[in-house]
Amino acid sequence: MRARAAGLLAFTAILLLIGMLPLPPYWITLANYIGLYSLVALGLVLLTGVAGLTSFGQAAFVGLGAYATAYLSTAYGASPWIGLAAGLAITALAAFLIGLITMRLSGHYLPLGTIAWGLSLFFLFGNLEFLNKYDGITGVPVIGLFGLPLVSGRSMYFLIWACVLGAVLCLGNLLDSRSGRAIRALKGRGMMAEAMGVDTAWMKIAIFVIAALLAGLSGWLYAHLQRAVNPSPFGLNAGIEYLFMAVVGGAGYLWGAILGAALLTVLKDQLQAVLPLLFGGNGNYEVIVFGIMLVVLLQRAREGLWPYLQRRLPRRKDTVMPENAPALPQRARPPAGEPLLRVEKARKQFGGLVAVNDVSFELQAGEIVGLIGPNGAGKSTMFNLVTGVVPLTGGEIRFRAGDGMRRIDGLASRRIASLGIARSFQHVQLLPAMSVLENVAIGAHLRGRRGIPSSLAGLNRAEERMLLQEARRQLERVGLGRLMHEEAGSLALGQQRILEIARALCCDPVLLLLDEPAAGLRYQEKQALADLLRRLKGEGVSILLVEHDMDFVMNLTDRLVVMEFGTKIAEGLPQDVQRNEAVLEAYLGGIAS
Ligand SMILES: Nc1ncnc2c1ncn2[C@@H]1O[C@H](COP(=O)(O)OP(=O)(O)OP(=O)(O)O)[C@@H](O)[C@H]1O
Repeated sequence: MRARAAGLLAFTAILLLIGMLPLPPYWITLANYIGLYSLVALGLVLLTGVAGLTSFGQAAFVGLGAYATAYLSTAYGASPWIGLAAGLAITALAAFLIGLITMRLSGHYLPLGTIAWGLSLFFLFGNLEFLNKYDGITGVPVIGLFGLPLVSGRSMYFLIWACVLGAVLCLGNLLDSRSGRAIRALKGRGMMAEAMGVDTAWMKIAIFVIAALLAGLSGWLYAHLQRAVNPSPFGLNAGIEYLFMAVVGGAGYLWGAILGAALLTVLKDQLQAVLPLLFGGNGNYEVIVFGIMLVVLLQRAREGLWPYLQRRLPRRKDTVMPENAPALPQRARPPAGEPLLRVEKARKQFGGLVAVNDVSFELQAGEIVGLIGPNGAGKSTMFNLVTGVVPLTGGEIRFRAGDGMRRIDGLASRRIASLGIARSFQHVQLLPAMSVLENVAIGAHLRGRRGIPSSLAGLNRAEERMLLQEARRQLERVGLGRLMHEEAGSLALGQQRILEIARALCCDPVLLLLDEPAAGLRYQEKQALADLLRRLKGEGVSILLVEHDMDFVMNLTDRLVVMEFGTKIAEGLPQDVQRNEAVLEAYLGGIAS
C-alpha cells in the first residue's frame, strides 16, 4: 500500500511538471486523450483483467456520459455538473440493467453479448432525432470549476488527470480490500468464492457498473473538451481499442491501463501520420499494425507490458501486517454431542448416473467423521451437496442453526457458509498470484461488512486490519505463518492444501469439510495436520473429512461413513468399520490384512 502511495505521488509530480512546462498545445491535447482513454481502460482492468469479464462495449458507456451532458447542457442550458450527475446516473442504470443480463453469460457468450449491446447503443445514438442523429450535438459549453471556465486544453488537462489519479487511488483501495479479494476470485474461482460467502453474481454486476461509470466520466470530460459529440467515437472500433489498451498495458494492473492508453494513443498518432505517406491514400492503416501487435503480444507477453516494467522497479513490499488489530468476534459453538449435521436419504443423479444414492448419516458437534470409499464412490459429490454447490435430486440436509436443525439443501453456497460450514476442495482453489495471506483472508469475507463504496473511499482500513490479522492468526495456527507473504502459487501442493484449511478456518466454522487434506503431505506434515485437527476438535470445531490415507483416517476420526458406488455400505467406529465384511470386500481388504 505504501508502494502505491509512493507511485501515486511520483506520478502526480510528473503530471504537474507536464502541465506546467511550456509544452506545445499539441502535446497537451495528446496527454488529455491519454487521460480520457486511461479512465476507460482502468475500468477494463477491474472488469476484464482482474475479474476476467471481457467487454468490447465500454465505448457505448463513454457515449452515454458524453451524450447526457451534451444534450442537457445544450437543450436545457444545464450546468455541466448537472450533466455529469445525470450522465453517471444514466450510465449506472444502463450498466445495471445490461449487467443483470450479460454478466450471467460465460465463456465467449459474454464478449459476444457486450458486442451486441455496444452496437445497439451506438446505433441508438445515431438514430435518435433529439440527439441529432449521426450529425451529433455541437456547442457544448465548457466546464466551470470554482468560477473558472476550463476553456483551454491545459486547464482540462488538470481536471482529466485529477480524475485519472482519483480513479487509480480508489480502484487501488478497492483491490486491496475484502471486496477486492472477492473480485479477484471471480476469475476462475467463482465456486470457491461462493463457498467463502461471496455473492459472485452481485459482485460481477457491481464491477460492471463501476467500469461503466469510469467510461461515463470519460465521456463527460470528452464532451466538454471536444465541445461536440457524435456517435463515431462510441462505436465498436473504439470498444476494441479500449480493450486493446488494457491488454497491451497489462490488463491485470492499474498502471498498465495508463501505460497502454499512452502507448496506443501516441503510436496511433504517429502511425496515422507516417503510414499514409508510406502506402499512399488515407486508409486506417494503423488498425493493421495494431492487429499484428496484438497477435504478437498475445503470443509473447499475455500479461501486457506493465509486469515487465514492474520487475525493473523496486520490489513492492506486500501488505504490511498490522500487529495490534482487535480480534474478530467468534460465533458460539454448540455443546459437544448435540446433533450438528443430518443427511437424510440424500440423492444426487447426474443424468442416468446415481452419484449419491439415498445416503443418510449424522454428525454430532465435536466429532471428527471420516467419509471414505473407493474412487468414484460419491464422496466429493456428498461434500458438494452439503455445501450447496450442487442441488439435491432427493432427500434433505439439515444443519444446526441456533437451537434447531434447519434445512440447508436448496440454500446457496454462500448462505450455507454464513451458517458456519466451511470447506476445502479436492482440487485446490487458490489465487496463485495473490499472497498466501490474502488468499486466506478471502475466508474471512463474511466476517467483514465494508462493501465496495467504503473500500473505494478507503474507509475500510480498521476492518481490513482485523481481517488480515485474522488471516495471519489462522496461518500461524496451521503452521504456515512464515510463508504469508509468498505467492500462493509458489507453495508445494501439500502446503496449498493446508492453506485451504487456514482459509476455511477464517470463516469461523462450526463444521469444517476437508476434501483430502492429507494428499501430497509428507509423513511429518500429516502428523502435524492430525494434531491440528485434534486441536480444532478440542476447540469445538466439528470435522467431516474425505481422505484416502487410511492410517491417517483410522488414527484421527471418531466415526466413519463408508460409501461405494454412491451408496452407504457401512458406518461406525473406525476399528469396527475396519472389520466390516462389506467394507473389506469393497475397499479396505488390502489395508486390513
Ligand atoms: N458434475 C458431474 N457431472 C456428472 N457426473 C459427475 C459429476 N460430479 C461427479 N460425477 C460422477 O459422480 C460419481 C461420484 O464422483 P465423486 O467425485 O463424488 O466421487 P469421489 O468418491 O469423490 O471420488 P474420488 O475419491 O475419486 O474423488 C463419479 O462417477 C463421477 O464421475
